[in-house]
This record gives sequence, structure tokens and C-alpha cells, in this order.
Amino acid sequence: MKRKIGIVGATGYTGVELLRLLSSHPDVEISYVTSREHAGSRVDAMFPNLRGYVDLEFSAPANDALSECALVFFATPNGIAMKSAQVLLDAGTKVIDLAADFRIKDIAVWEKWYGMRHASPRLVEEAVYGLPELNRAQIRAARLVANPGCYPTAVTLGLLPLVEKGLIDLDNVIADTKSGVSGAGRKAEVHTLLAEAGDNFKAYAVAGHRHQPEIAQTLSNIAHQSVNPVFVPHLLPMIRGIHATLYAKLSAEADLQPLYQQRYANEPFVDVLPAGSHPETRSVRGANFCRIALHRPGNGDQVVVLSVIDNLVKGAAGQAVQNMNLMLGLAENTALRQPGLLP
Ligand SMILES: NC(=O)C1=CN([C@@H]2O[C@H](COP(=O)(O)OP(=O)(O)OC[C@H]3O[C@@H](n4cnc5c(N)ncnc54)[C@H](OP(=O)(O)O)[C@@H]3O)[C@@H](O)[C@H]2O)C=CC1
Ligand SMILES: CC(=O)N[C@@H](CCC(=O)OP(=O)(O)O)C(=O)O
Repeated sequence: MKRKIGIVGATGYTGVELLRLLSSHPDVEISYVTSREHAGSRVDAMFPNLRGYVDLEFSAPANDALSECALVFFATPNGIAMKSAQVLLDAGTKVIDLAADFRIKDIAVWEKWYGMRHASPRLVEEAVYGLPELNRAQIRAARLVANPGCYPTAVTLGLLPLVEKGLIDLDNVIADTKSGVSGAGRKAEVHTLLAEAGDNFKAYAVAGHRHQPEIAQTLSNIAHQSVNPVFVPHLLPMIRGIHATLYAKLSAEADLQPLYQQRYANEPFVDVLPAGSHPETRSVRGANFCRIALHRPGNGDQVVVLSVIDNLVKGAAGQAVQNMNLMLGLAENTALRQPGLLP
């Protein structure tokens, strides 16, 4: 029997991406999708790409209806899932939050970066950070998964083998990252208007971005010591995609290409390109892949790792579906086999 799935915040960019991916999933039935603003409207009236695939109306968020689902995704702004997760978990419904409510274990750090009091700190302890390449066994057993941020996914997968093996100087790691504008969500904002973001390129939040403590937490856990990379995001005039250029200094000699190939050999969604390649964001557009390439300019001790994802797929909804598959005991790649969309 198909498992019932709910999506809170189904009119946003990650919400509609969940609808697109789940509409072709053979083992689940999308049964309750919410929007406060568009409750009562048909999903395919707002998203015509889903005509013939999703025969539903948006409903107002309601915990009793959501509790009838096997699993609920929160594709909502920060601070929403933490208010409802306990009620759903008590009803036996599993929860995946695409926002940041359960990502950061240190509540004081979370409250500082997210500017609000945490409503359910006890659940933060229980939540599993949903990066399958790192936490697959725990995700399988989890009731509550914190889906990683988009930049942290690209950065962590790019650096993971080096940090795990203790091969780099952890005091000198730089993550220079660029995102398309869909990373900012679907709500109207001046900085994502075509006339502002088009034909333009800029860094932002150099003094501090909330993804820095998330990246630092994961890398520190892997390294068993504090790792605080410099993290600089930029906004690119494209719609989807993240390109991370990661700089680190080798502290021990190593053959990096086989190291990465072996680390990710059994990972269905991490593709290590031949040495010296230049991965393109369009090669992962619409796909759940992270593509990685390694460089050592001049054969020196500087490593440059290039890592690309689609922020809405491996950076959000695709990774969330991958986590759902694990949590429901399904094949991990179900509904996620699409290649990227070229050109
Ligand atoms: N865009 C991206 O690339 C990524 C986004 N994320 C995270 O995923 C989450 C969703 O992002 P995104 O889809 O871009 O956001 P959007 O702004 O595009 O969509 C937000 C959705 O949440 C709903 N919503 C807003 N406020 C509430 C509320 N108080 N209660 C219930 N529903 C609400 C909105 O519908 P309505 O107001 O009608 O209810 C809308 O459907 C965010 O936390 C974001 O940080 C994570 C990784 C990548
Ligand atoms: C381009 C852009 O604006 N990106 C967003 C990050 C993406 C996001 O949605 O944040 P979470 O992954 O933490 O949920 C930003 O920098 O705020």
C-alpha cells in the first residue's frame, strides 16, 4: 500500500520541487499539501507542469490532517516545523524539515543565528542531520530528520574525504560559494528581481552567514576538533544551482583522486569527475547529484575542490526525498534517477 505524504509549504520553490519528484514516486501518495494563502486552489492551477500528475487542492495547515500521513515534509521558513513536529511525532508521523529548525545542536548558537527562541530544544537532540553520505544508518532509524542547507551540502560533500582522513590544515579552509536566485525562495524580494540580480554578480553576508555554523558543526564532528572555515556566499544571475570552490592546504601527502573515488564509490548521488575536470551547474540541474572535481594547481600542496549541486534538488527537495526513502525503508534512489537538464 502507498504511504501517505504531507507537504507543509507546498507553494514555495522547494515545496513544488517535492511535488514534482514525489508525483512519479511509485510507493507514496501525496495526500495533504498546504498553503495558507492559496488554500482551496488547485495545485495544477498554480503549477501547470503538474497537470495530470497531482490531482489535489492546497489546504490550510492542520495537524490533525497531517497526522494521518506516514511522513510530513516542512518546506516552510525557519521557525515553523519546530512548533508542530512534536504533535506529529506523537501521532506516529515521521518529519523531515527542509528549514534549519533542527540542524544546529547548540541551541544558543541556533538562537543567535536565527534570531528567535527555539520552541522544542529536546527534539533538536533527537533529530538526525540528513546527509545520507555521512549519516545513512541513523537516517534509516530516524523519526525526525533535519535536511541540510543547500550551501552546507555542496561544501560538506566537497570537503568530507579530506577532513575524514585528516589530510588538510583545518585552520585554513575557504569555501567560496555561488548560488542561483531560487536559493532565496519564491517570496517577492527586491534583491531577486530580474533588474537587480540579472547581469550582476555580488558577494553577500561576508561578515557572517547562518550556513557557516552549520558547516562548522558538521566538519568539526567529522574532524573531532573545531573547524571554522571562511564561508563566502555569492548571488549569481541564474535560477538554479550552487557552485562551491573549496580551498585547503594539504598537511600530508596523499593521492586525492583515488581517495575521493573510493569514498564515494557506493554513493548513488555523488559523482567524482576525472581529475582536472570543471563541473558545471547545468549538469546537475533538476537532478539529485553532487558533482565533484579535484585540482592541485602546479602540483603544490594547495587543493582546490569544485563541487556543484542543484540547490532545489540535492540542496533541498531531492535530498529530502532521498532521506524519506531511507526513513520509509524504500530503495534510496526511488524517484531520483533523473539526469541533469541540458542545455
Ligand atoms: N530555496 C532553496 O534553494 C532552499 C531552501 N531551503 C529551506 O527550505 C524552506 C523552504 O524554502 P523555499 O521553498 O525556498 O521557501 P518559499 O518562500 O519559496 O516557500 C515557503 C512556503 O512556506 C509556506 N509558509 C510560509 N509561512 C508559513 C507558516 N507560518 N506556516 C505554514 N506555512 C508557511 C508558504 O506558503 P503560504 O504562505 O501560502 O502558507 C510557502 O509555500 C526554507 O526554510 C528554506 O530556508 C533549504 C535548502 C535550499
Ligand atoms: C541565494 C540565497 O539567498 N540563498 C539563501 C540560502 C538558502 C536557504 O534557503 O537557506 P537554508 O538552506 O538554510 O534553508 C541565503 O543565502 O539566505
